Amino acid sequence: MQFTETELKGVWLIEPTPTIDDRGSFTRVFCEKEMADCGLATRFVQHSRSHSVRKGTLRGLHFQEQPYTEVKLVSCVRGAVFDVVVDLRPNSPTRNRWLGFELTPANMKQVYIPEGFAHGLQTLTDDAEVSYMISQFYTPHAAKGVRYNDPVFSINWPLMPTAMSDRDKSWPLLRKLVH
Ligand SMILES: Cc1cn([C@H]2C[C@H](O)[C@@H](COP(=O)(O)OP(=O)(O)O[C@H]3O[C@@H](C)C(=O)[C@@H](O)[C@H]3O)O2)c(=O)[nH]c1=O
Repeated sequence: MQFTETELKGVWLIEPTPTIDDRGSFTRVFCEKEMADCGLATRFVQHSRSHSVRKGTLRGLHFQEQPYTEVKLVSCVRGAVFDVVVDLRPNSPTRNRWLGFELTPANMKQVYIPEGFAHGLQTLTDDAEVSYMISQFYTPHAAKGVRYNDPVFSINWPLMPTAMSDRDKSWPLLRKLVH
């Protein structure tokens, strides 16, 4: 597995490296030791999946408030998605900056998202399925969001959104959240 820290400190791109033979391949997609060696969290208490029917479906931007903040390890197991992380850490030099990653089952890329980030995604195909390893239990009263099209972030979503939850359409802008 190849671990690369991105320009947003604490966000890592993890790229498994398949061993290929004439039967097919074998690929390690999680290793506690390799993660710990990079200083990453290794304890995940929930593994969840979302399935989106339509290309262009947008989910996010989500996070859980303290003391229920989460680390997420995100990958795409069907279709393709554009995965987005936004730095909301108050004292971060990269505060409010975002990064996007194209995730597919073929590239097997995983995004490691530390605490203090919001997360969202847009599907690039119909029938896209995303896997989330999450370090905290789902806590509905702490589950919050910020608006996907907040100009403070200026995220270049690849498509016009074709499906979103009402909740995601109405999350506050960051400046309202801060107050
Ligand atoms: C997130 C979540 C939701 N739920 C329930 C609540 C609700 O009834 C239903 C759908 O929830 P949501 O609309 O919040 O699902 P969704 O919009 O897909 O939420 C997900 O979005 C992406 C961007 C993430 O980062 C994930 O961590 C998660 O927040 O599932 C759980 O039971 N456990 C969970 O961990």
